[in-house]
Amino acid sequence: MVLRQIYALYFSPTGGTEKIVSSIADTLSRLLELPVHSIDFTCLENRQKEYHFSNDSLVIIGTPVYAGRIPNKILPDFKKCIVGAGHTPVIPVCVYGNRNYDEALRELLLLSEENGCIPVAAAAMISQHAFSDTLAIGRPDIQDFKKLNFFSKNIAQLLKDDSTAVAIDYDRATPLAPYYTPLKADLTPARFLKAKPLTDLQKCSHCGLCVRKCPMNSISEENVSKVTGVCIKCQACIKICPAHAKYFVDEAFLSHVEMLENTYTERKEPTFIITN
Ligand SMILES: Cc1cc2nc3c(=O)[nH]c(=O)nc-3n(C[C@H](O)[C@H](O)[C@H](O)COP(=O)(O)O)c2cc1C
Repeated sequence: MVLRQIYALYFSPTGGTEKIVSSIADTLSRLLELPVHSIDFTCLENRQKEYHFSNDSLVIIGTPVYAGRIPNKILPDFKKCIVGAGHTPVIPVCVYGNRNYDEALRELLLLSEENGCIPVAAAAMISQHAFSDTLAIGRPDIQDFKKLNFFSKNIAQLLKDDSTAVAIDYDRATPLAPYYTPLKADLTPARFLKAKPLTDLQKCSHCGLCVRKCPMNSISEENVSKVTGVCIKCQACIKICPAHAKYFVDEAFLSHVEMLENTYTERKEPTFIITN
C-alpha cells in the first residue's frame, strides 16, 4: 500500500488517549518513514472543521470511553468531521479507565466505515480513570507501551506487505447496546448529569487554563467559577488546574467514584485486533 502521511486524531481531555495515539503514530512514522500530522479534537475549534482524508493517508482515531461508548456529546463531531475517501486506512483506538470499554470500540469501527475508511487494525487500551486518583494509576505503563509497540510494528509490516487495505473482521450486525448506567456505592443508579465542578476562589489564581482547556468552552472567562454551558464531566479543568482549585461535590458522582475504586481493582489488559 502506498501511503504518504499519517494523521493522529484524538479527543483527550485528560491526556491518556493523546499519549496512546501519539505512541502508535510515532512508531508507524519511524517504521514507514512517513510524516505525522496531529489533530487535537479536544479543542472545540478543531471540531468545527471537516477533515478529508485521502486513500494514501493512514488515520489513527482515538477516543476515551464514556459510559461504555464514544462520548455522546462528541459523537456528532466525529461523525461530521472525519471524511474518508472510500478506502482510507484507519486504526480506531478507544481508551478506558479499567472498568470496561463495552461498545466503544465497535461504535468507533462502525463510524469509521460509515465515513469512508477501512479499519486495518484496532485497539482498546487502559489509561488512568479521569474520575479517580487511584484507578488504573500510572497506566499506560511500560508493559502497555511494550505491547503497543509490538502492535504498531505488526501494523507497519502489514501495511508494507499488502497492496490494498483489508478491513478487520468484527461484529457489524448486532445493534449497539445502550450506554452503561453508572452505579453508586450501594449499586443503585448514580444520576449526576447535572453535576458541575466548583471552584475554590481562595486557591484560584484566575490563570485561565481551565477556560482554555474545557473541550466544551463551558467555563466563563470573566468568572471562572461559572459553568455557562454543558459539562461532560471530562475532568479536564480538574487535572489542568495548577492550584487544585476545581472539585466536584455532587454526592451521586462521588459515590460512583467510590464504587469504581472498590470494584475495578483488578488490572485489565489491552485488546488488539489486526487483519491477518
Ligand atoms: C464521563 C466519563 C465517563 C467514563 N466512562 C468510562 C467507562 O464507561 N468505562 C471505563 O473503563 N472508563 C470510563 N471513563 C474513564 C476514561 O475512559 C479514561 O479516564 C480515559 O483515560 C480518559 O481519556 P483521556 O485521558 O484521553 O481524557 C470515563 C471517564 C469520564 C470522564
